[in-house]
Amino acid sequence: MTTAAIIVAAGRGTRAGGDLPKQWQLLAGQPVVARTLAAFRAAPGVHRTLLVIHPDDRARAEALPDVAEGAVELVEGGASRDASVRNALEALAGRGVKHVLIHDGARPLVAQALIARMIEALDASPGAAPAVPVSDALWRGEGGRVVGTQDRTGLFRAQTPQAFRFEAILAAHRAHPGGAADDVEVARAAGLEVAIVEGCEDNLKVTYPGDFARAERLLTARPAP
Ligand SMILES: Nc1ccn([C@@H]2O[C@H](COP(=O)(O)OP(=O)(O)OP(=O)(O)O)[C@@H](O)[C@H]2O)c(=O)n1
Ligand SMILES: C[C@](O)(CO)[C@H](O)COP(=O)(O)O
Repeated sequence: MTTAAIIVAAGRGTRAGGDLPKQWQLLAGQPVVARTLAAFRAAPGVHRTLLVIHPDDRARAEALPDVAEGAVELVEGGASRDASVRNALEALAGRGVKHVLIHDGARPLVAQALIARMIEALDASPGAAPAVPVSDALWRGEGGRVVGTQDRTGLFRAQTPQAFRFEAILAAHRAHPGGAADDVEVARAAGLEVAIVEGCEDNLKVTYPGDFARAERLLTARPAP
């Protein structure tokens, strides 16, 4: 059973700031996306890895050892995350891929246990996605004031890798008009069942400037391999 990993890293990281898009900034001495790639390259259940890049980042991507050695295939992304995912799915079409994990390049702390859980979840469901529960009260705000509250019952904070049977998510993306926040939204629009899998608080998405230091603290707190 061929399982592919799609690592989406074609964004511009505007919320994170910095001289480079966030996925190319260093985290404890390595580019964020290099750490993300390493996690999937080390996962025994992942047989093929694609890295989705912005055309402006091609030279950086080609300098990554896994790419230079031909172990990771590059695909050019699109103007939105879902367009980037669609480009990668189309690049894999017709190549015998049965399962696919779709992961943010900006989530470098993904654990091996989570990757394994996502692969296993596809035995029982055409789609599966990791999430963590909402543990804070939720408000609606306008002009710096609370204007309402939101019941958090049944709400989850979505993470990646989001896992799917390949043909099902390819068809779902082909049928979707675009603009989805994640691949679960695309899958559900096509009527696909998506199982919720326990995520991990450490599986943060580097989004804002402070996330680099937070990720570095988590990284250095990890037990040595
Ligand atoms: N056109 C896009 C937009 C986003 N992504 C990727 O999707 C992941 C999640 O997106 P996000 O965190 O929003 O990244 P950016 O779009 O780069 O961030 P920002 O919105 O701050 O610009 C990131 O790894 C990003 O590189 C992508 O591959 N193609
Ligand atoms: C895909 C995702 O990481 C799931 O939480 C999230 O939707 C990405 O959102 P962003 O605004 O593109 O960072």
